[in-house]
Amino acid sequence: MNAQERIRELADQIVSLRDAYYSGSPLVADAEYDAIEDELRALVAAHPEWTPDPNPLEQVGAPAVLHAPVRHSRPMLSLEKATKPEQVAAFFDRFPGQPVVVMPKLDGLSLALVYEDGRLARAVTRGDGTTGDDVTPLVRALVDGVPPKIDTSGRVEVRGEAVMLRSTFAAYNETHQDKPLINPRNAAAGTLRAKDPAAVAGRRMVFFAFDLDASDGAAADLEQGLRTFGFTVADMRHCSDAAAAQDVISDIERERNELDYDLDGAVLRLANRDAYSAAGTRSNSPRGALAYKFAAEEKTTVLADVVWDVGKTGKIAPVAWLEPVFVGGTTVTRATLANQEVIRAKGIRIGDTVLVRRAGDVIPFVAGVLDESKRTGEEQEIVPPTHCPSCAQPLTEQGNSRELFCTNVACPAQTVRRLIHWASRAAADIDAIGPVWIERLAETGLLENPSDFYTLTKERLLEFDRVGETSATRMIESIDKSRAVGLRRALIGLAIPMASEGTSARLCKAGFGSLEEVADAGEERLVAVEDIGPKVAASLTEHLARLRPELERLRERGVSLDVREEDLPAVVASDAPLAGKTIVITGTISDPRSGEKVPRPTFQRLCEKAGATATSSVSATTDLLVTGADVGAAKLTKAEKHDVEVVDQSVIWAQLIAAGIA
Ligand SMILES: NC(=O)c1ccc[n+]([C@@H]2O[C@H](COP(=O)([O-])OP(=O)(O)OC[C@H]3O[C@@H](n4cnc5c(N)ncnc54)[C@H](O)[C@@H]3O)[C@@H](O)[C@H]2O)c1
Ligand SMILES: [Zn+2]
Repeated sequence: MNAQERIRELADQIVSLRDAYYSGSPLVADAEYDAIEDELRALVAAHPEWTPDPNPLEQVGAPAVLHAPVRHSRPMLSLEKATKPEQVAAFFDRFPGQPVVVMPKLDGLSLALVYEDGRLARAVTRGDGTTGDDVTPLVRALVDGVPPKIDTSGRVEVRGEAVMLRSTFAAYNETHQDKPLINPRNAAAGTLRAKDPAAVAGRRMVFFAFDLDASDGAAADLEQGLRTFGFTVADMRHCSDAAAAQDVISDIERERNELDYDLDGAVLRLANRDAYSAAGTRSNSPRGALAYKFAAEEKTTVLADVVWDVGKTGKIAPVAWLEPVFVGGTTVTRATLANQEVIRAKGIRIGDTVLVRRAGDVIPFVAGVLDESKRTGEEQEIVPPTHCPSCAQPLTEQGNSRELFCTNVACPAQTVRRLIHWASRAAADIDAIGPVWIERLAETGLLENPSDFYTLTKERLLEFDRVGETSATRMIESIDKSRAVGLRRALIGLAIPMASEGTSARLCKAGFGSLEEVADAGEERLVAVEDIGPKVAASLTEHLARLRPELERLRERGVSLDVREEDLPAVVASDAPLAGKTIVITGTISDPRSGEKVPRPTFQRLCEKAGATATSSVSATTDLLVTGADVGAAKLTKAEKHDVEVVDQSVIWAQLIAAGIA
């Protein structure tokens, strides 16, 4: 195919992919769509004479099927994309001396809110950029953060992104397992396309403002202007040069998984509204803004097979074996498929091209099938097993999701999983004996319960092929070290259903001195512990009773099941510098002595050692807002509103250093 034909083909593909995407059922992942645009852009640059007409690269959105078309007062555009620091630097060079804000690029649906004499007159989608859809009733019913009235006269237009929070999305899918939503962006788009608010009740969204058009009286600074009208503003941070902007971009990328909304990049934008307007526009993007794209968290790949894996609690979970795909920063070959009900609801088959999502450290999972037209007819149903793949005992089903369990306590796969779990970092941390060795030792009958690790001897290990003096010694030393495991990590290591790592930590903080004390406590005393519910209490009581003989063996073999010093509630002297203070930390933190950046969780721990309780957002109960560099004005304004004292990190560092904490 020659370049001219390829250009035509790509342009057609883009048009049909956009149609599908903007009507709420994308056929490919965003990253794959972006790659097609990139290819077209490169070809057109090389062969400008074959530029397609119309050129989809100069268009916005898609000519949506509109229920109630409304023409925008000024076009709602796309954004110019950047992926390299040089492009950020070039943006600053274009606007010398202009203040710039950097904010998350929220992955939702853009909306224009038109206020007339202070009343919300219309909420309109972007549509094809020129004409959008009037979705006012849906927005009034479902979107938080859209004030029905603002204090102004004349015409004011506020633009921003309506997003479905990740927590809302997860809760919705939890209660709608038969018809799950594929990702928060699609959920938002689909919701605002509904004709009837009742059909999409429960799909709440939140509006974050990032653009303001107001003729008179509003502040020149974008953020201040939006805030005065009472909007929740996208988290904007002021940056004076490209290096500072690059730092904020990195911060946003690093923090993206701690946030309750999806974002796919960061947006740089002139902070001054007049300067932004004066910069003008290109065919489909404003000149006064730039989108910095992050690595994709979703890609499609082929589901090669499904393997049913026996877990440490006997749960039999479907694991997707995938053709390797680079997503969320690593190559993924395995992903979870949740349970048989989820597979059924999503209609996934072996051989399908599936959407895989991997965000942060979360285990990758299969979100669903995007394009069923890719099917060849060779795809196979995923058939759940009726018997345990390890011990062949019939399985039982539990709960609404019909999760499968092997209840055979002697099931070999479960035994191995439990042993591996006991040896894992979060539990006893026997780092010199890896999963492969544990499996071998279990096969030969040397290991069955965690307590069996503590009967292994160097002589016994030396009988194995490929175990020499050095490695045997290392293994025994590693086991020996793990005898100090203590209450919290031993309880994690025993893999009690429903009990999380947090449960273990809370029991220690609540004053339990040993694992036996937890076993003897009874459900009533357990539920009295903060955040421990009746189900967890019942599970702890039942399983620890069953594990009694194992606890005795562990003790006999010199394993400590007593609470460790580090797991006790921090005893903070009343003269600790931050004793009794509730604090919020914001901005970039660096150690003043070395100038090195300090991750926020590390700094937070230091403050906690000094007696502070750290929370994530400023409220009336906050005592101090500790500010690092590049602080978002949002937090500062909130602090002012609640009369919260703002202190620079240098003051806190000085106190931490003086108290010998840092
Ligand atoms: N999967 C597919 O088939 C498919 C098809 C078409 C488009 N897409 C995806 O859609 C996106 C492209 O759409 P686009 O070019 O119209 O949008 P864009 O990526 O250029 O961004 C413009 C949009 O960003 C949003 N935005 C979020 N936060 C913002 C902020 N802080 N400031 C300003 N704007 C902000 C606005 O809604 C605005 O309309 C890409 O992510 C692309 O991958 C996917
Ligand atoms: Zn089994």
